[in-house]
Amino acid sequence: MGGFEVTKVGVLGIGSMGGAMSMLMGEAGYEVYYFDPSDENMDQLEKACRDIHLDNKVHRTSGYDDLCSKLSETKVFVFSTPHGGPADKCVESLKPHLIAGDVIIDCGNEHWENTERRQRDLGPKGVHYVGCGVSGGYQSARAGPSMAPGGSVESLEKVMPFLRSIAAKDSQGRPCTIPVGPGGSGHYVKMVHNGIEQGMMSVIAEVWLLLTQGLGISDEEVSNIFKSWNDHGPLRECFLIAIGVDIERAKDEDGQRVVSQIRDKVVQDVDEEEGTGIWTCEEAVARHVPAASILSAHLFRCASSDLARRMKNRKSAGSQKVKPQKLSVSSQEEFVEALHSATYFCLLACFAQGLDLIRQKDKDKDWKLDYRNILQLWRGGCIIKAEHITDLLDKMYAREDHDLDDILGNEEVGNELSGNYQATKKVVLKAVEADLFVPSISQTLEYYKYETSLDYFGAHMFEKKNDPMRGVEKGDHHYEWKPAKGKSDE
Ligand SMILES: NC(=O)C1=CN([C@@H]2O[C@H](COP(=O)(O)OP(=O)(O)OC[C@H]3O[C@@H](n4cnc5c(N)ncnc54)[C@H](OP(=O)(O)O)[C@@H]3O)[C@@H](O)[C@H]2O)C=CC1
Ligand SMILES: O=C(CO)[C@H](O)[C@H](O)COP(=O)(O)O
Repeated sequence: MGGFEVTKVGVLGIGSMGGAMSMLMGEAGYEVYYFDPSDENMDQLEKACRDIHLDNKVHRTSGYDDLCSKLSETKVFVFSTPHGGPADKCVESLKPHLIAGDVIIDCGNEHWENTERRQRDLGPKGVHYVGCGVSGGYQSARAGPSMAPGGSVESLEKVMPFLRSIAAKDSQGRPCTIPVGPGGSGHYVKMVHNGIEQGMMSVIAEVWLLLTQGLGISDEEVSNIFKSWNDHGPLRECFLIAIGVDIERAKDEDGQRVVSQIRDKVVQDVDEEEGTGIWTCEEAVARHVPAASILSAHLFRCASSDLARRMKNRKSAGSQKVKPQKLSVSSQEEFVEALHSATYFCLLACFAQGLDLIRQKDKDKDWKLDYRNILQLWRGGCIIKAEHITDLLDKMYAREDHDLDDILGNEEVGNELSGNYQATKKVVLKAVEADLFVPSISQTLEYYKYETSLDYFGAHMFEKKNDPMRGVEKGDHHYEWKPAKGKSDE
């Protein structure tokens, strides 16, 4: 798209992400004009910019009209608002000011169908609406996040130079942003990123419990274990393991460990602030993708939200209530190594499930996504960064005859999972014996078992074992196990 250069950006929503991205864009040389209904947020950003002498680049405005009056003739907006209603409100408020050629880059975690609805609304007016999933929390928003933009070819051509200038860079300096594909594909891929993230987080939290409560290892020592996993081996350069090190070490001003003071309670799914985990699960079910680790992690999070209810249920369980025990293992060192293998097994399975889901949607929508490009999004600045796993998957996709529709059907992944299966099984057996929680680890084990099993039972119509092997199609055979009978048959 020759001749289009971004110089000024209007930011709507300057909470933790939008505020940090405004500063990032100011530092990258853009003139930034922001608006947020919260005066407190505006005061905070104004002060933060003043403190680091960015106030000549990042400017407060008094509302939509004022903000639009400050932008270039072709206006570029970045949204960083909650999904749904707030982003709709932004679109409606901007509408009187929008002209053909203007660009909106929605950096919230929006539902891809809302993105496509807005594209259908604004596209005919020549306004570009790019659904751009952003990852990495406010730390990456400040330093350079992973950015997954989706929209028309023309819209993406317009925004890519701008996005490349602010996105995270991978270890080789390549930007962690690529034009994902048409419609809501950018937001869809980001949604699945968050689904994979939920699976990974649950697995790591379960492993943490086995190390601390199960083996009685101190938080300090667990931080050293996580550090060694992150430094080399199959969990090398894995962001969630790396922050596990920091979390285990963090102490408050009284010298108390922060992690030991935190309740096991996560509410953002249940109060619907966070939509991406729910939508990933809904999509997995709707597209018939057995994303067992991700779904199980999500259900665990839902249960965690209501601690009061769990306490009440515990009371009603009477004297036989479940009580987690210490793990009974012959060698602590060997068991920690089994946990290392099991963590890898489960994290790799989370990626396989997420990529299978994206692929299924890609086929249904005919998005024609490039999967090596998608991996590039996840190489830096995002929560699911896991260098060894991304390298492995990239090698798989690079092989010409790889199976695009079934990640487990590729030997690169198949060999890694089968090689770590026994260790994962050992972890699950020991954890079950000790009544310790392993919902995602155990579901990953089951997922691998049934996804590589040959002994499925066909309901209603079935195939016989000596029929020719075929895809997801009904079998030709029926057996009348129990004939249907009405009153008059008796
Ligand atoms: N936090 C994170 O780690 C990540 C968040 N995201 C996504 O980024 C988006 C922003 O997240 P985050 O910064 O954490 O959320 P915050 O709640 O901190 O910030 C959102 C801001 O948008 C403002 N807002 C609401 N409606 C409007 C409007 N009509 N016009 C302008 N501003 C408006 C809110 O104001 P008010 O408070 O007054 O309503 C609030 O200040 C969300 O979609 C989130 O899912 C993506 C990646 C990571
Ligand atoms: O979008 C994100 C990352 O890209 C955030 O990590 C996600 O919103 C946070 O999830 P959680 O609900 O676990 O706090």
